[in-house]
Amino acid sequence: MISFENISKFYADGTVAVDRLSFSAPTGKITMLVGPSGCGKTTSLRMINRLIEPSSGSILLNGQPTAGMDLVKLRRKIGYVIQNAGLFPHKTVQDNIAVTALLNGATRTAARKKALELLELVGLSLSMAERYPWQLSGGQQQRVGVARALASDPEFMLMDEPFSAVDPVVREQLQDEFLRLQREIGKTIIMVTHDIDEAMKLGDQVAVFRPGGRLAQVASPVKLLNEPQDAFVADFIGRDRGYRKLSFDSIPGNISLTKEPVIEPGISVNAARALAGESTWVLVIENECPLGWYDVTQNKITVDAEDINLGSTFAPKNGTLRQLMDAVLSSPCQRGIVVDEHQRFIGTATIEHVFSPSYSRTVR
Ligand SMILES: Nc1ncnc2c1ncn2[C@@H]1O[C@H](COP(=O)(O)OP(=O)(O)OP(=O)(O)O)[C@@H](O)[C@H]1O
Repeated sequence: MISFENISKFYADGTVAVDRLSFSAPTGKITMLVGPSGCGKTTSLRMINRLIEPSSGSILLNGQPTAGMDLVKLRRKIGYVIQNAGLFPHKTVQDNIAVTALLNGATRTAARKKALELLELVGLSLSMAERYPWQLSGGQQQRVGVARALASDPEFMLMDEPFSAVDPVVREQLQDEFLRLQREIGKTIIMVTHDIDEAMKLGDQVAVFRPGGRLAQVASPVKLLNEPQDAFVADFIGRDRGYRKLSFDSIPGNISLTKEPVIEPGISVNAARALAGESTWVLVIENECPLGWYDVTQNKITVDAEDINLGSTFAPKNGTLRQLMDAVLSSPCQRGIVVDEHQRFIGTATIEHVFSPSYSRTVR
């Protein structure tokens, strides 16, 4: 557990960056810090690993004040991930990850071996190991940043806007993978974000800051939505509240999805057109898993992989109505693809499925 006890930070110019902050981040859970720009989120985070020293108050790690701790030992307990990953440009991916273990005294061979394990853990293929950061996408770099922070197997993770520098589709994927990873590793995590949707999606609890470095409310996402402390919190989290609430509504087990005709890459476009019937779009699958939609009006002979529209996100059948809506909206034909736990195609849904009043909504 990470506890803030009456923590303040003042700067010489009179700025009050953080004002008497008290709250705890529970063990094994994700706590999100969110609030308007300049309200002290990053300062609060950086006071935990003492990149910034508090002006007054205490921060405790499992009951132990950080103030008296040896800085090296303190930082060894804490993984730190920042925006843009902060990778060393002249080192390979493997060596970037290995750095942390080397600093902690591992041999070069052991550190490099550990780096490969972590690469897999964060969902990157081993073929990336010898690449340099500039040869990776923004999302891949961010995963390497997470792998590097995990290399010393820290008990605590501090993450400062780790997903904000990538486009919305990649951000969504990174968030989903991050939640999967956290189910495996169960770290005590504090993450700063600007994005209230991200806070509500990832947080077991969300700390809402108000201007002047003060804490407005800390509570679970559902509680924040249902019982905001005051008008500031209600307004801050309340924008598009209905849409946001979909994140807490499960896709109903009795949803009747539409069975789609499906094709595999390589078949003739004529055959694809026949299967598509009235529709312009037909779904392409491979090994039962969806790849994307194919526009059968294309002037082509065969269905080639590079002509498939790959932009759609897929909703897991046990997912949320928000995921279902994102799947619908990201489909070029507004037919949202639903998959099972093995990523196999089950059926499609439309926007009517998302807003059907007949579903009994379950709040998770
Ligand atoms: N070295 C400094 N000297 C004076 N003021 C500072 C210093 N560092 C930060 N501040 C101020 O402290 C306040 C809190 O900054 P902080 O970076 O923690 O906010 P934030 O909530 O993380 O903002 P953002 O969301 O924009 O990143 C801001 O008003 C900032 O200008």
